[in-house]
Amino acid sequence: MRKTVAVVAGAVAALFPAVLVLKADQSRRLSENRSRAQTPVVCQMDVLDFPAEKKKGWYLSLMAPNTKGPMFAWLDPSRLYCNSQAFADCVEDLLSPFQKDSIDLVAGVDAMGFILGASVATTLGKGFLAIRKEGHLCVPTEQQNYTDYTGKENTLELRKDVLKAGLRVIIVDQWIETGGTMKAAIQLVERQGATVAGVAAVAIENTEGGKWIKEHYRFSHCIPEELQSHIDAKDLDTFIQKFQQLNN
Ligand SMILES: O=P(O)(O)OC[C@H]1O[C@H](OP(=O)(O)OP(=O)(O)O)[C@H](O)[C@@H]1O
Ligand SMILES: Nc1ncnc2[nH]cnc12
Repeated sequence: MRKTVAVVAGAVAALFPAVLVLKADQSRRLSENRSRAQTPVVCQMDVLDFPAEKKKGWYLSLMAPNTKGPMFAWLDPSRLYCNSQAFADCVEDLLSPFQKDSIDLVAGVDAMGFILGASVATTLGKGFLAIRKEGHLCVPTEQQNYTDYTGKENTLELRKDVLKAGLRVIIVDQWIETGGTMKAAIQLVERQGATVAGVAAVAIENTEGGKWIKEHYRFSHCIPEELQSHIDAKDLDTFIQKFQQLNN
């Protein structure tokens, strides 16, 4: 017994420096990743500023890239909503493909889709319908389960006392990644007999679900063609760099 303990203790002692080296290596890599992800965080343009010459999608450089490491490819559009000109131009771009279309109502997806959707609705002079995550609507609802980019199962809910056959609805969300969330929203609207006249988001990634949405519905987004591949590749560094170049 004593011999076994001695052998185990010896092995642990022998491994200890290796464990320390591994730990040090891990935290070095983590901090390298952090600083790599943080490199483009410095947005050259002031949040309330706008360039004299506004190129297509100029406002996208106001989006904040994530600071949580390369495992979290994420662009946060909420910073662009702080700039009134950026917000207005973003909404205008989202509405431009639908200018000749007849639209009765704008629906927005909980939570960030509310901000963009409500603004789209007001600009269009139409009402706004909230599609909520489960558990918030205290009225009879239809429900739809879905899986989003995190792989988590969620449920969206839509009240039953607004939509009916013949109503034409645009659904707005902040971002479409796997398309799981938007597809659930579409299912809810269609289940109540209304027509999805279009789908709008700051970005629609060319994932399987994103492509499916583009193939089956009228859509709009804000990403200029030459930058779509950077969105699809989740290449935050080059995306931000390219936009900063566009604004110079
Ligand atoms: O296409 P998908 O893979 O389904 O992902 C897209 C969804 O993810 C984001 O929202 P999130 O669920 O993080 O919620 P939030 O709006 O409350 O931030 C985004 O605004 C969409 O709603
Ligand atoms: N804002 C966002 N940026 C990148 N990926 C996303 N997936 C869902 N929302 C996103």
